[in-house]
Amino acid sequence: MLKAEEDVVAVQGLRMRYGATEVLRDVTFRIQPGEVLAVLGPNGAGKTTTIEILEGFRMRSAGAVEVLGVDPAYGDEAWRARVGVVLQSWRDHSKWRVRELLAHLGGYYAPYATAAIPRPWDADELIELVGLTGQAEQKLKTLSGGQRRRLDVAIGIVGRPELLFLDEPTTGFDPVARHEFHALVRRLTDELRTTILLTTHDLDEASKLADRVLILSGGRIIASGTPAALTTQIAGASLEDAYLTLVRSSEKGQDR
Ligand SMILES: Nc1ncnc2c1ncn2[C@@H]1O[C@H](COP(=O)(O)OP(=O)(O)OP(=O)(O)O)[C@@H](O)[C@H]1O
Repeated sequence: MLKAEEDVVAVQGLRMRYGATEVLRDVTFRIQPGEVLAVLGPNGAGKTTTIEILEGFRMRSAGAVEVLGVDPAYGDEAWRARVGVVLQSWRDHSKWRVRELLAHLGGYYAPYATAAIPRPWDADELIELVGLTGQAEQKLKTLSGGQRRRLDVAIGIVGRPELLFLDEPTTGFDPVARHEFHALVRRLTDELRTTILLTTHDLDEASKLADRVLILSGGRIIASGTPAALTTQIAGASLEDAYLTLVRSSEKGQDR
């Protein structure tokens, strides 16, 4: 059984099949409070599927999963209010304005405020935090791709989540937006102790943000550790070297 009292996320022997195809095989990992875990891996490795199972959006085929002490398949609204989600793409609410939407969505979290965690974020503070002050009155359909992604992040954190899932959060960001986003993630972890699970294809981003990385390939964890430890173990000059070595050798193994 899981001993998840101290873990924000505890996953043991997770398996997932789509029809006859097994896309997650015996995935086991934990995330500690305040930790940033980056899940890396090639296209189709199973990263989004893993996140969707942890978010409670997708039912797993087998294995034990606890998120904030609850099986996400049975998470209620109070549990959901403690979890923030930034999906790969939201394309909705096009006629809403930025401040209006954040104030509206934030309202859903108000009943779940606690003495320690005032919910939701004040809409204007949040807009400033994600760098959208100039766009507060704009309709969503008029935002650029990068501005829209900043809004996606604001939507994900409007309820001041204890655990935040970020699925490829900086896709489409220009270098300045990326830099600012990294500063935002650091604020969330340093000041608010938010625990974060992010997926990314940007290995530089993973090196900068993650306390620990986990590399998935073909639905299995092929490596995990701090970016520095992985780089040293694999004797590369960077996390990118280590990643390429590990993934190429794993893909050769899968071909056999
Ligand atoms: N709803 C679905 N039905 C059937 N197969 C699916 C479904 N969703 C994903 N898959 C398959 O499961 C595997 C894992 O997909 P997943 O989206 O989890 O990968 P990923 O690591 O997030 O990839 P990417 O980096 O491209 O986003 C892929 O082979 C994909 O084709």
